[in-house]
Amino acid sequence: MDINIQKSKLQNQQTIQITGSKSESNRLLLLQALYPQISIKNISNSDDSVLMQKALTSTDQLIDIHHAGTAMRFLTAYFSIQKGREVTITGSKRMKERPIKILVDALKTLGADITYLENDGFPPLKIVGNTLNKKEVALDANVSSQYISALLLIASKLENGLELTLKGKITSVPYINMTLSLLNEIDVKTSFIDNIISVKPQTSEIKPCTLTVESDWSSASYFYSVIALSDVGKELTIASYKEKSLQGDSVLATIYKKFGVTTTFLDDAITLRKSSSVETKTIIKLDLSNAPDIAQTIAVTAFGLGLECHMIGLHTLKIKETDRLVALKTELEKLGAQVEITENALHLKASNKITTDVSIATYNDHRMAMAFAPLGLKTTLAIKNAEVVSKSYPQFWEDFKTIGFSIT
Ligand SMILES: O=C(O)C1=C[C@@H](OP(=O)(O)O)[C@@H](O)[C@H](O)C1
Ligand SMILES: C=C(OP(=O)(O)O)C(=O)O
Repeated sequence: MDINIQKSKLQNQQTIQITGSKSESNRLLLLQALYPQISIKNISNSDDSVLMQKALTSTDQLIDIHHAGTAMRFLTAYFSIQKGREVTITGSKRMKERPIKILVDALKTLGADITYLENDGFPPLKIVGNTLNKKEVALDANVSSQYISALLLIASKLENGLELTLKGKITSVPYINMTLSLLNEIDVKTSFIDNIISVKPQTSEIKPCTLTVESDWSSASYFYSVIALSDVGKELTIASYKEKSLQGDSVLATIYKKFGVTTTFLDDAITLRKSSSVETKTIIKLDLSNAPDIAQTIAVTAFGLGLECHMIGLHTLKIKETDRLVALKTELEKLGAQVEITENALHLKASNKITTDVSIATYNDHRMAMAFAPLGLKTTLAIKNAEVVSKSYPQFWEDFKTIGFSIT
């Protein structure tokens, strides 16, 4: 489904309810499969969380996880400890290009039985569940934090717990801290000192508990962008958010001050307000190694405002749903931007023109579709395969219509 966005105007003072965090949901679903005493509220309705839930409850031998990277990594760890069960876990064409060797090597060191069915280092995998009784393992921490979270999520069910040594510069750190915080919330004991993370084995049953997932901050980024591209005085309220978040992408509240957006924390929601205009000579400089999922949104906001933008710490973008650095350069340049990319950085030149009637390709990447949509406040554009948004935010287009976007 391709859609057209006519040049639109934001309806002031709407309230939008956003679905639960995909990252928190996928962690809690796995923990719930290990500890059925856990109840979850405000779970994400994203495709990736639905697929995660299905995979955890299915008795099939073949598990197809489509584009869900987090689910692929977390389930590889989960099935490694399902003694007596044999599964094949596969995914989309892109999933078969997303590396998983670092995690598989670590699990094998701990005693897991995993075989590559096509290319070494990549899904699909055959996993025969086992008791893992080794405790110590070291792994490279600079490629994806999902490998680390996957190991931590099963750690309390290992015979001797886990002692993980992280090698190199640690990427996407808030996601590791989110995993540790959720473990702590269910009373699993952990420590993270220097580059060593330890998790104690859980010897007694955990107490019944209900955990409420905060709404998804990466999804909030598209509304930050909308407000940044709107006139001074425009406001939107989005729920349910809190000031003390487990999600690293809550750094949006700080980052978007650079774009003149202020955030007010209410009881269970946030109000975003365009408080001031931004001088055209402003240069946006960011290291996003702790918040990679908001890079596309920020690049498009900066372009929409005609600002120069320099982002580093983007190395993980190359192995996500698509090579996001290449995709951003290609699509922004269609709109008239000048973009330079390296292996881990993106540099956008200041510009004051946006080409109209451009059709944005989305490369099976939900964030390409959602990041470019706010430009509908500045120009008329089309988004190809707009249904991709369901990977993390199925209600996205409805919500954009509600706030005033003219979408056909
Ligand atoms: O653990 C998680 O929930 C995630 C970790 C991040 O991945 P990397 O650690 O690979 O950057 C992030 O990009 C992804 O969307 C979700
Ligand atoms: C990278 C993402 O997801 P995953 O790695 O789970 O596919 C994302 O949602 O931006």
